[in-house]
Amino acid sequence: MLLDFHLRNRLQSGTRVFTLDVQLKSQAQRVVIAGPSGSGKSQTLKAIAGLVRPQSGHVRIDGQTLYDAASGVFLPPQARRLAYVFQDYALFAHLTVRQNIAFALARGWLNPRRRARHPAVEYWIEAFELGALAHQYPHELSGGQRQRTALARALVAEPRALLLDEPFAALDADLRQTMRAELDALQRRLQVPMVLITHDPQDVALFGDEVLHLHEGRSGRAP
Ligand SMILES: Nc1ncnc2c1ncn2[C@@H]1O[C@H](COP(=O)(O)OP(=O)(O)OP(=O)(O)O)[C@@H](O)[C@H]1O
Repeated sequence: MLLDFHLRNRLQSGTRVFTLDVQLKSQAQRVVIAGPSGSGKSQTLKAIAGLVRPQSGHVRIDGQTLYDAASGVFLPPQARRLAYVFQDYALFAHLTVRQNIAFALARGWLNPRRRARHPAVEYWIEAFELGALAHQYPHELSGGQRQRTALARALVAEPRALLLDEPFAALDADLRQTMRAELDALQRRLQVPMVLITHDPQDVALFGDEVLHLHEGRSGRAP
């Protein structure tokens, strides 16, 4: 993946102003955005995804312009073909595992039907060993199972890249090791490019083919 972005944004709440000014041009398959709490990691990932619109700059992936302030281009998130996996996984509480995964393929306003079967959904249920849990609801799942469901939902729509917001933060230490190894193996098998944000040095070591370090909204490369 050729990821090329420069994002400038100014966020104000009351008298406090946060200025984001980050840039990267990388061909790495696995990009890590690292930095302490409040350094601008989520704002950067959301701007790549199109969930926030920066004041200026650009986002290009593999030569396609997703955002360019100068020429007024701003593709909405659904047109970017990027899958965003939220820190808390953002599963729908009233939908089963199967329906949550199928939701990524849903068109229009209706939720996927409980009994509906779609080959791509069944493929990912199988791949993540969620078959026995497919009829369960998110509150009936463990943290790791919830994460697998969120990853399956992200992958079913065949995104060009996965955007992962602190994917292991909600897991306890043991599970974190397991899921880290799972994601590592999955990424190698599928060769799906990913951008992962973290403040955990172990994530940086494992996934950081390219590391963008953020500090108070500014970026710098790994030394
Ligand atoms: N809507 C907003 N209005 C004003 N300031 C905001 C807004 N959203 C975020 N900020 C500020 O922007 C800064 C960067 O936030 P961001 O969520 O990107 O940090 P982060 O590096 O992802 O932190 P964490 O690791 O804690 O999730 C923070 O100081 C935050 O308070």
